[in-house]
Amino acid sequence: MTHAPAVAVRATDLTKIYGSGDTAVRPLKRLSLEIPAARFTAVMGPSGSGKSTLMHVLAGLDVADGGSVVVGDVELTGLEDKRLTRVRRERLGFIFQAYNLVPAMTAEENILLPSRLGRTPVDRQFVDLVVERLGLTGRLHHRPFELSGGQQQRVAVARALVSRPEVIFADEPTGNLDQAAGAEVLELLRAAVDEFGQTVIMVTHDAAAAARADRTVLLADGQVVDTLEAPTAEQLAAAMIEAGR
Ligand SMILES: Nc1ncnc2c1ncn2[C@@H]1O[C@H](COP(=O)(O)OP(=O)(O)OP(=O)(O)O)[C@@H](O)[C@H]1O
Repeated sequence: MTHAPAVAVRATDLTKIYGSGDTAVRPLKRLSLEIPAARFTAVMGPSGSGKSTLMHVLAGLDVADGGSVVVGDVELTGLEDKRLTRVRRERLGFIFQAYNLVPAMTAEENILLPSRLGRTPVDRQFVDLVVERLGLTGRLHHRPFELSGGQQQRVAVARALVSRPEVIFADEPTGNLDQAAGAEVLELLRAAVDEFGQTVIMVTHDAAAAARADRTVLLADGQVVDTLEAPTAEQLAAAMIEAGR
């Protein structure tokens, strides 16, 4: 007997509007999608198609003007601030373009912050492994301003991984990295899914990066236009050209 896969994040009829009247921008237009649990989903689409807005709304960092978001068994829509913060802290991890590192804290303090805030025990061995794999071992006592953009991005990746959140949201996590560092980040995101059963949702412009995911959701003009299961980089590149028409 086959079971439908569990859903980690369900978005229904999401609408987002910036501004009003003639100049209003609608990055999400009644967008619905399901992100299966314990799988790696990539999100691709032309510039301005709503990818970052979608990620922020799914992760509870921004509020939609219509529709609903359910993470696991929790409806985020209309959730009171304190509870929303708790859900984010205890269940979600974030790797965003502006790395959002705390400037006054060292790399190590930044990496351990979610575990401290969520009062979850720190698995030191796992932290060391992630830090080593990301090439950050010699950088742990540096503050963000003493690190390169790529190193800051890797600190943000380590921070999202070490407390082993149920769902990891990553917006262009390899965008600022050279090929080797980017491959290592993708490897770690794969391991989060394959070894620890976490759910990963990653926005990327890079078809080769998306090909490391299990499936890719294509957005165009604020809506889902296609979902490809285990596509090759070539198929994704072709689908992106199609979506941009
Ligand atoms: N805070 C904001 N105020 C006004 N408009 C916004 C705001 N944030 C995003 N937009 C607009 O919403 C649309 C979608 O933006 P979004 O960043 O979600 O797209 P994207 O697909 O992530 O783009 P990119 O690939 O270039 O990062 C764009 O037209 C953008 O200009």
